[in-house]
Amino acid sequence: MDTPDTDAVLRIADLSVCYSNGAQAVRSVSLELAPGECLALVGESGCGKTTVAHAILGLLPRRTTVAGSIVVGGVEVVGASRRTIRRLRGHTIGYVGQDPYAACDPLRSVRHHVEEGWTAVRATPPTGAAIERLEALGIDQAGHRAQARPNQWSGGMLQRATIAAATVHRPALTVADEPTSALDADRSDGVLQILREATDGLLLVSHDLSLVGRHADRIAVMYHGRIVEAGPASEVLSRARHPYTRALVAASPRPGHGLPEELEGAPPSLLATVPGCSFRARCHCAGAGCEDQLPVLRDGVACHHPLEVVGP
Ligand SMILES: Nc1ncnc2c1ncn2[C@@H]1O[C@H](COP(=O)(O)OP(=O)(O)OP(=O)(O)O)[C@@H](O)[C@H]1O
Repeated sequence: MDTPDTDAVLRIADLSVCYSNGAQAVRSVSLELAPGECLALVGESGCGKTTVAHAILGLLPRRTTVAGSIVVGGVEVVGASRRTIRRLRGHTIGYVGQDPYAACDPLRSVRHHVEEGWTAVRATPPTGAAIERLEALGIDQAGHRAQARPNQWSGGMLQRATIAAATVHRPALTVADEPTSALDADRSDGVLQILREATDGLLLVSHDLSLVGRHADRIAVMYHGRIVEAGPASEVLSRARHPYTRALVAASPRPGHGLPEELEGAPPSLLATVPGCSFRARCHCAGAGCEDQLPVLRDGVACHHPLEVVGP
């Protein structure tokens, strides 16, 4: 995948992940993330986005086969010891998940959860630092509010608290997996903005193409475990060349773009070895080569018959 910077905070090369039941969830994925950049990983449910995120965080289940390389802040994650991964998480890699309530112990105060940003890496939180972090992320009267339990906070506020905890050490990379899916739509932009400011590089896993269009610098589109298109966010969303990306964008509700069009059919089973292009059975452009030759990502698109882009 093309990258604007050689000092990548994340460099994934030829990553493949196969779960113990034989599901080949990720297939030869390569991507890079430059400092300060937000890269969004998008695609239908089941295409492998979360598996990539979990591979980076060392959270895949035991007996999962992982091949290839994931380098974060100069450290190889694939095959690393638990100790190395633990040290990376918190210091170098932050993680923000979908549901802030699920991420918190309901019996502990919000302040306790933010302080875990320090204690998780065996550091002592400096006096007042948790409250300062919350205030910096826009929580008014944080000193008073942080004594409350998570269920006394709104979803948007609590997600700010989980961002505060995940980014205590201003990580080189934050992995955010659908960080706004549990929030009201009007809170999503604020939370994403805060997330971008609190970390250096951001890998954003999302279904929401509108949100991605407003916040990501680049987009990588996954289908059946592979990256099929990648490039600057505005290019990918408005001038997609892969027929799958076009269909995905057309199927997404976006203000000012009319009613979404149904994306018909389903991807092949992850247990199957599909020769050629795995999108071909759903593709209106399928032709020569699609049945038996695997399309490789070249100039940002992995397709034997990429769509023409009209206009400047
Ligand atoms: N522990 C597991 N064992 C076996 N298969 C799994 C496991 N976890 C995920 N899978 C399968 O791997 C595939 C990719 O899942 P993944 O969660 O990475 O997709 P996704 O693109 O993030 O989907 P979603 O947007 O729904 O979260 C899916 O078919 C899923 O069923």
